[in-house]
Amino acid sequence: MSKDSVQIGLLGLGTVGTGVLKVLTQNSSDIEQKVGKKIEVKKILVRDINKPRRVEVDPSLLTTEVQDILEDEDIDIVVEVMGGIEPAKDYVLEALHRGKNVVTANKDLLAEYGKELFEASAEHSSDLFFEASVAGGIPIIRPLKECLAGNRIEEVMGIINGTTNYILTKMTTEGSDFEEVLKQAQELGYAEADPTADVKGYDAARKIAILASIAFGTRVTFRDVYVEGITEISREDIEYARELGYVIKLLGIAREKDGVVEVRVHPALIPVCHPLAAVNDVFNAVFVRGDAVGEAMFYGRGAGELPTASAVVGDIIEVARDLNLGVTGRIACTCFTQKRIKPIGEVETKFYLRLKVKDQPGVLAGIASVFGNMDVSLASVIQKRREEDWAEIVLITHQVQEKNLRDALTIIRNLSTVDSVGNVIRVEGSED
Ligand SMILES: NC(=O)C1=CN([C@@H]2O[C@H](COP(=O)(O)OP(=O)(O)OC[C@H]3O[C@@H](n4cnc5c(N)ncnc54)[C@H](OP(=O)(O)O)[C@@H]3O)[C@@H](O)[C@H]2O)C=CC1
Ligand SMILES: N[C@@H](CC=O)C(=O)O
Ligand code: NA
Repeated sequence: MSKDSVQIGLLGLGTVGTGVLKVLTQNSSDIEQKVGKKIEVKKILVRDINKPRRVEVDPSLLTTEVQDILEDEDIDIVVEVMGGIEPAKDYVLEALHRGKNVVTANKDLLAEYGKELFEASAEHSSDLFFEASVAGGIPIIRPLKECLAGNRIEEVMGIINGTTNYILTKMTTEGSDFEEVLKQAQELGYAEADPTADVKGYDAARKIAILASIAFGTRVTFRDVYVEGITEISREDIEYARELGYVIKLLGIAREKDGVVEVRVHPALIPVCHPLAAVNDVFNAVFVRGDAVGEAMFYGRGAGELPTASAVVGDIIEVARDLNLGVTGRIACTCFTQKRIKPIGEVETKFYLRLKVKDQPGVLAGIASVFGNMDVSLASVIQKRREEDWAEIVLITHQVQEKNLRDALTIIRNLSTVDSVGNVIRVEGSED
């Protein structure tokens, strides 16, 4: 580290990279006071030197050669905000093996290759910080790793993808079209380079895997997470949810009980009185329940240029402070054990489902008996619209085991009196 400044190599100058440059520039004097040294961006890796940028940048800082950063011994911190797995993984590993510290926002990388990255940072006593990788600007990684370290964490759950929350909010409050709102989210810089990751739930799955790994001290990877996205959510579902006193949100849920971890991402009906029902647009919120702290909620913008940059720059400042004191690598990986991941079929929750059935005597009794035989208890049954000799019924179950519900629906789908089964959506956040 040069004696009077901390030098940064920035990989990527897109939405987040631009925000990082802006924050480091606009708050430079405050940051210098907090660190005791200047923080300077020495080199920026881009793919196209001549690409117009949304921030003023000295062209001499730009390079298309990553080795200009990785081989520069004056660069103390590599800030990876390129995204994707390759070549980001190679660049981050090489930076760590060269004894550099890394700040990254890359949840894809962490959720798939976290073990490798943390082993490399431990081998060289380097800092590897990733606050921006989950819930954007919201501090949640450091609170779990540091502030709440004295707790046995029982649950981490919430809205952890800004793009889908923005889409669902606009569909619910304005009746907007899915594709149109997704385009808006992309234009606002919320969505991933491939927005399928957002709308299919993969982004939220990577994030809940990271949170679960830290919270429960066990390695949870993206592949361990049961995932459903929001592409099947219809206007009818949103309307029925509203009539029943719910809103639909995409939730990430991670729980640990008796050494078994439950981890899933899916749309859910949330009671309108629940705090998460009021988390709208690009905002995220994460509930944490620990045996000492009880319930804590973390709220803020989960995506966007400056909110995400806030988290990245916060990590940069933490590394700079560690460098000053010679204590990099002090916060190591916390995956001490390997706990069992509960298969989705064993998970118990409540369900909302919609059936189109023949409007004739005994149909409902027949369906109810199938559910009863499969140990699926019904909390409410509402007959909705009719058309000719068909009726639509909406059911909400009590807490039931997923496997039992799926088995019951297999039988019900084959009943001659049942025309179709609509979306099956879990119900969360309400007492039985
Ligand atoms: N956007 C957000 O709100 C948030 C994003 N993140 C994460 O931050 C990371 C960056 O996201 P974001 O800024 O939105 O993405 P962008 O696509 O806006 O920016 C990525 C930048 O990296 C550059 N890049 C990609 N590959 C290479 C390469 N091989 N060599 C050089 N440059 C490269 C791209 O260059 P080019 O301009 O040529 O395409 C682009 O400028 C991702 O991991 C994302 O998941 C995390 C939290 C929030
Ligand atoms: N695409 C992500 C960006 C932040 O992680 C989201 O929408 O939350
Ligand atoms: Na965060």
